Amino acid sequence: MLKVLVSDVLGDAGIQIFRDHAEIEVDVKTGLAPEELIAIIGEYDALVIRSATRVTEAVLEAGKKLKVVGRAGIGLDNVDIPAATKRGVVVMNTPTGNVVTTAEHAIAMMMALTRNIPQGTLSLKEGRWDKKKLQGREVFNKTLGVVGFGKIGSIVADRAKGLRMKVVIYDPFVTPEQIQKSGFESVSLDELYARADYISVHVPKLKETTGLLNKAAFDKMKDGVMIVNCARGGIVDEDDLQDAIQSGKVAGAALDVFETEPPGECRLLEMDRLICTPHLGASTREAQTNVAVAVAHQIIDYIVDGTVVNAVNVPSVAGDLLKKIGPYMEVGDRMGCLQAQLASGPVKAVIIEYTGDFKGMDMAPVSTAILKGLLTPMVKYAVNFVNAPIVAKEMGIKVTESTTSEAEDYTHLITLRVITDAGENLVAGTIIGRSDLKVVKINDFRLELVPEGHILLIFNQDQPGAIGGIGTTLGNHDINIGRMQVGQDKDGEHNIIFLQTDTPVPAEVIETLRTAQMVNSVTPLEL
Ligand SMILES: NC(=O)C1=CN([C@@H]2O[C@H](COP(=O)(O)OP(=O)(O)OC[C@H]3O[C@@H](n4cnc5c(N)ncnc54)[C@H](O)[C@@H]3O)[C@@H](O)[C@H]2O)C=CC1
Ligand SMILES: O=C(O)CCC(=O)C(=O)O
Repeated sequence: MLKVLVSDVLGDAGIQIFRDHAEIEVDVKTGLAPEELIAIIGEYDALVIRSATRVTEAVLEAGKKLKVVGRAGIGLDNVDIPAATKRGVVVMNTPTGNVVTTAEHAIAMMMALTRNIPQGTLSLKEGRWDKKKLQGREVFNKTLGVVGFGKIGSIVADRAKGLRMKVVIYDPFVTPEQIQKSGFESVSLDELYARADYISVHVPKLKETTGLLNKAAFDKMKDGVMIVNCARGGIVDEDDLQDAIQSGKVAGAALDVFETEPPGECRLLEMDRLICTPHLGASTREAQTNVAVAVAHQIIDYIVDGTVVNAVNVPSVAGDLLKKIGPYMEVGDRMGCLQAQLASGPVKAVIIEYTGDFKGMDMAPVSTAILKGLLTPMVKYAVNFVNAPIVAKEMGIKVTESTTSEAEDYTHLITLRVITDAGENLVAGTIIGRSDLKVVKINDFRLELVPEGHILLIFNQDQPGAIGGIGTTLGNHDINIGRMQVGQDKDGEHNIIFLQTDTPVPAEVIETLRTAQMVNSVTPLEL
């Protein structure tokens, strides 16, 4: 039997799907303390969560049998995704089941805020008739600034259009043409701040979006702006928001989400001009049924059949295809990462060639893995299998793929050319045996490099003593060489040396090597 642990409240329809499956045994244990979860997670093949459970590195480490973490909902900021990927645990969410519900909540919050509905309710319940004090505003003809034009932001924009609001959008990853095609105006963030009467944020919580709405941002906004956050706590800085409400710069804010949940005692909550809900954005019967059913099917598809759907750390491919192309995805990712470190200047084009017996294999996930590997070191935000092609497009990188069955030296060969203003680099890779990753060509040099760990890429003159000198310098600094690969160019005058070291090579040692005789260049690589 495959064991599934549901550690947050999940819609009954989802639990029933697990119960009805002959190969699944499901336990529902909500409200576990972190140490309680760590103590039991070792028994389970799958973990189903919403926003309360924190899936930390320690939880993943204890989850020796764990294959998948499924989020009944969207936000995955409570899951340590890199730690999961490192351990081969698939992380999936249900990206569409609650988006209408959450967008409706954002609109409801905006209306409640602008018409003082919570304050009016409270005043009546406390025996007051605060009619004059609680005069509101119309939203008709006002400008709504939507930050993040993804699934939820785009629905909010659409619903606001129905309220006859003017809507301006800021989303650096969606082209202005796409935004215009949907009937909205694409603006810069500063312009949005300058024009909006209401601002609603719908971005994921990332390093770049944490504190996005802070003092500096409030200073650029219109006096009397109203803020809605139904995305994630901390995207709007709570201390700065409090100051901005206090000063009157911000006329009011509606928060569904908090930096710490529950927020406990905090001065922000005591402010009259702040209305709030306890992370209710996705809490409708419809949405909870949608996400519970979706996550149950997705988990079963994966642990029973190996089919991956809606994963954020591996592409969505059927289990049998994943088995075949998994190693090629891995080598593609490393080749991309290697190219990123070889490239100088912005990448203009990427050419991917699959040569050999790739018949019947859909190589699109491998191309995505290549882009993910290439773009990850180049951009500040997280690139994953879902957004890699979009990020490449946004960066203006032209991606071309081709497949030919005429194998040369290897039965399967992936060749990756990356073109920048400085020229072109070529890296070719393959799989030896079932899953040994090898880079077999870099520009004119043939080699068999295992693309992993700390590597020094050295170009030198092919003369006696050149390699010995490099070894001695590293030895003098107590750096152990794990593996070494030497390639020779066509005319035999230059070498390319790949030194894999047990520890990273400090910058001063690299400088010493760069000035050594017969060494042309030294580039440290991390793969
Ligand atoms: N309150 C609640 O109960 C719920 C909250 N959420 C949250 O809502 C948010 C939006 O979710 P979705 O629309 O499904 O996500 P999505 O991934 O469909 O859209 C996010 C959009 O933000 C954009 N973006 C990323 N970084 C940006 C930046 N720095 N500036 C402007 N735009 C940026 C992306 O390009 C994308 O278009 C997430 O934070 C999610 O966790 C989702 C469901 C329920
Ligand atoms: O599960 C919930 O109630 C919260 C939903 C949410 O925040 C999400 O899906 O990102």
